[in-house]
Amino acid sequence: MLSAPRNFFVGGNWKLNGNKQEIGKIINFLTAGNLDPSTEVVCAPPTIYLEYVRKTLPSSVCVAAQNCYKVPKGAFTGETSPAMIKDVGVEWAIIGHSERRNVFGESDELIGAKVGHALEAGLKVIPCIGEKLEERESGKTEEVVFCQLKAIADNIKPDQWQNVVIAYEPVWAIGTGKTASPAQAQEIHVKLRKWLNDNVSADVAWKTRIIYGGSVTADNCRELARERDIDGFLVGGVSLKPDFVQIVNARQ
Ligand SMILES: O=C[C@H](O)COP(=O)(O)O
Repeated sequence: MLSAPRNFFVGGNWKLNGNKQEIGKIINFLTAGNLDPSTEVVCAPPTIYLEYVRKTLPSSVCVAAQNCYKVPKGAFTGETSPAMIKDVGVEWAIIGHSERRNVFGESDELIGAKVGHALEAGLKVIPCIGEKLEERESGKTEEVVFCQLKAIADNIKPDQWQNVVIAYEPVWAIGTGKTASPAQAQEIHVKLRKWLNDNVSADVAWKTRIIYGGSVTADNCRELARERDIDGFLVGGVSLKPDFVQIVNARQ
């Protein structure tokens, strides 16, 4: 069987953490660490540090915003646009993280609009999807993640899929220490890929990277990375620690 043309991808989502001193330590371990050159690595600092991190990190490590708005400019106090993110040399944005959905009340519709606008503005995007514990326990996982994925896919033009990495992050696994088992994660990744095949195209399903997030650690990353449809990780807590390097190198 042909192996899929999907480079391993590891994102570090720093969330609302860090200051210049702590960021200096992260940059040190990323710079000193022997990062697998075949893994695409993207770090997502808080917005205020985007330009600082971009200027300080080696150019082999990409930088992502953790969020961006759906229009280029205007009376939207507190927001940051894709054009501004690009203007400071940053190429990626995470969009629709479960904390944006569940803490800040972002809807599927808003997340879809943000994805569409960010891609039009020339950013690459990491849209996030994932079910809550009660949704999983009531057998609604597929219904929830397909609905979230449809709202995103509806805003992506055929030639823009190359700039999209889908992050599947079950909400019950985020920051809880309860990682999905490799079989649980693989099962949903296969279903998401089939959804892309049936609703977008076989080519997009084959080429689009689907990464897993939720309590990924240096101890569990290798087993997860062995699954055929897990193309990398979106890492929260451990992305602030030197162990992140081991996750980047999970396929070695
Ligand atoms: O964006 C990252 C995810 O929310 C996972 O966070 P975590 O690795 O701390 O569970």
